[in-house]
Amino acid sequence: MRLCLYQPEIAGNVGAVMRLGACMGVGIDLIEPMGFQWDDRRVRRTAMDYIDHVEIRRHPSFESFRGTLGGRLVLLTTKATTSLYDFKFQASDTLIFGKESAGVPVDVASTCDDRLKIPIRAEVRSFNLATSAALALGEALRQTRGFPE
Ligand SMILES: C[S@@+](CC[C@H](N)C(=O)[O-])C[C@H]1O[C@@H](n2cnc3c(N)ncnc32)[C@H](O)[C@@H]1O
Repeated sequence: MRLCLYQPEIAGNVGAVMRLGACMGVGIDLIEPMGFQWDDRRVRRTAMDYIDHVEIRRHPSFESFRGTLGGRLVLLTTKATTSLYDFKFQASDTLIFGKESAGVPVDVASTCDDRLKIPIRAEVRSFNLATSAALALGEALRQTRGFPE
């Protein structure tokens, strides 16, 4: 299992997802460009020393990232019709999340193997990026028995 962030814009969200990856033993793919400098202090402030316990791969484009994948690419998007909780995850899946302002472009969404939503109330629009990553990863690891011992 891996997590991928598509062109994230907010350094604190990336730091929070890096900390999530460190805690769960899950690597992180970051697709550039990002909305901040990689050495932005806000990344380290959120990730703290957990930053040294997570494997990070940075990719210059979605296309170069896509070419590295062996398993399925599973998109989390508010526009999906399939619920995360009706989906059968595999340990080799990579979960990809869109940018904070606009998600992922249509061409990126269409190249993903599956598209899933996390059910939310009709009155609201979406979760925070890091919150959605935690919810989706939690369910994926639960199903695949991938939690750390
Ligand atoms: C702040 S949201 C982006 C909202 C953006 N306006 C959109 O329509 O995609 C950032 C990312 O978190 C994930 N996300 C947030 N809420 C979600 C939900 N209810 N279901 C699935 N993914 C969600 C998606 O990957 C989304 O691209």
